[in-house]
Amino acid sequence: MKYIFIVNPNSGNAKHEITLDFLQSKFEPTDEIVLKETKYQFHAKELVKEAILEHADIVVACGGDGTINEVASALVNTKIPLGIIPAGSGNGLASNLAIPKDIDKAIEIIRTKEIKTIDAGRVEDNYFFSNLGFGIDASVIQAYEEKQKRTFTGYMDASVKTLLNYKSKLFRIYIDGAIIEKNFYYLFCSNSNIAGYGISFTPNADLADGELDLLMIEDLDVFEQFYFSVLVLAKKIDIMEKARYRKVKKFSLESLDNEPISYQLDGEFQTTNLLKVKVEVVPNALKIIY
Ligand SMILES: Nc1ncnc2c1ncn2[C@@H]1O[C@H](COP(=O)(O)OP(=O)(O)OP(=O)(O)O)[C@@H](O)[C@H]1O
Repeated sequence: MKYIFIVNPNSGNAKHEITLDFLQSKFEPTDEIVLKETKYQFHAKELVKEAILEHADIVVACGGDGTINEVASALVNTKIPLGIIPAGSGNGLASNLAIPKDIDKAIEIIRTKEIKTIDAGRVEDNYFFSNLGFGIDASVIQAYEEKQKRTFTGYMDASVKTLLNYKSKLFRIYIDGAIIEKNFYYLFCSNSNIAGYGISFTPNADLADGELDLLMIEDLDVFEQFYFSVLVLAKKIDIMEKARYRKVKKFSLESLDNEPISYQLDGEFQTTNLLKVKVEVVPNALKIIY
């Protein structure tokens, strides 16, 4: 078997040390192991294209959700399965798949577990495997990316600072033949049931149900924001009156503030020059070992 490992040496504050010698010691002498390190954002996508040309049997992403997103996106619609060694800070997708951060255990899963198929979400031309967030969720990730250290404390700090200053945005959502026009505080679309750091906004999401889970939360005052935070921790957001939670195959989102739409995609902040974006599920998009 030819395993090609794509490693982000800077993920998760670079505490991991994955070397070729280490990886070779974990596989059979007959296995061919190749290690490719990412050097910049989106480099992982180029490395996967090389891996496909080099006839990889399995491509393994070693990094956080951003690296996993890049590797997985380049494997969509190929027959090559993705393996994951979670080495990030949030590790949302790996948590949903029950792939532990312990490198030995993650490698054991790659060596012994089955190849399964999961859905992906797509916003315009970009895939997501874990989640996609607009409104305050995108702003929190933008503030988090500006921090030197990507840690849970950094994430909470970015969340609180963003919460205190955030003004909700006017959106129009086209969904299942209906139009919803509201000031939305939070719009979160998830394929996976864990967002990162063990936090779940969509506990009913299923990676392979052919649908995405959409959480829409209207404008909240300070007390409601506090209540929202408590319900997130209790995994009970669906009981909040201003929250709408539904499973969808596709929807479009239009900004009515005349501000181009920005979002977070698997934990990475992205800007666009678009006032309207289309989101849809891509069923059975990715082969993955877990
Ligand atoms: N050598 C590198 N130097 C700087 N950035 C890199 C490098 N390689 C990859 N990147 C980019 O760093 C970003 C973050 O990577 P990644 O998601 O793996 O780690 P993380 O942010 O620590 O983890 P998580 O997403 O789970 O919080 C990605 O956009 C990725 O493309």
